[in-house]
Amino acid sequence: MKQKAIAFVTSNAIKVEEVRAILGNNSQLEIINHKLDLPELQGDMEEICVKKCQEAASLLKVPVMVEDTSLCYNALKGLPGPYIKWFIYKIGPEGLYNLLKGWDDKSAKAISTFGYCSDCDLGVRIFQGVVNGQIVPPRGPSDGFDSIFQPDGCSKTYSELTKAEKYKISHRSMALRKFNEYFCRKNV
Ligand SMILES: O=c1nc[nH]c2c1ncn2[C@H]1C[C@H](O)[C@@H](COP(=O)(O)OP(=O)(O)OP(=O)(O)O)O1
Ligand SMILES: [Mg+2]
Repeated sequence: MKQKAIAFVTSNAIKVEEVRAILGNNSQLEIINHKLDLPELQGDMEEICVKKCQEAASLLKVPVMVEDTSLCYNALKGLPGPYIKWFIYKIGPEGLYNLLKGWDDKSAKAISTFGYCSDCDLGVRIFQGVVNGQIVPPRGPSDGFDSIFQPDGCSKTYSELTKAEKYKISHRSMALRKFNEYFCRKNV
């Protein structure tokens, strides 16, 4: 039986689908989507996530979680990072690959940062998952940056993996595993 209901505040339906699939039926957590595109302040990825989570908690006044995804190019000292959404929107996967044309180092990190807040006064707990990989010419269906990100040790891009394969290794599943462990341990 599900023991704890958490409002996952996100405008992104794919995130909701992934979170439900990754947590699966065994989780004690019941994820209820609240579809809202929250304001995202500038800053590093943790700061953005904390502010987004506080905003969600003060609006809804129930336990909330939010997630922020970053794609960090090592050659560009971590950019686009949390601003990846606007890069995808403006220049697409091809443009994201071309950004590294002048660099030999094509390595990057896909990072998922979850924020959880049970009460506005109690602060925000952060859970992060990081996957190292390479930026490659687009392969597979275009969904966010999936077609240009090839995890290290894998011959396929995220786009070329089945959903189940991506869920097993992704930045989001690594962060969610920590999230789930926290709730199992604390039973909060
Ligand atoms: O696993 C992923 N694989 C490929 N692309 C991904 C992934 N996860 C997020 N993405 C895209 C969506 C958005 O263009 C940007 C992150 O921006 P981010 O602000 O975190 O997401 P969002 O605005 O779509 O939803 P939200 O309302 O939860 O902020 O990277
Ligand atoms: Mg967003």
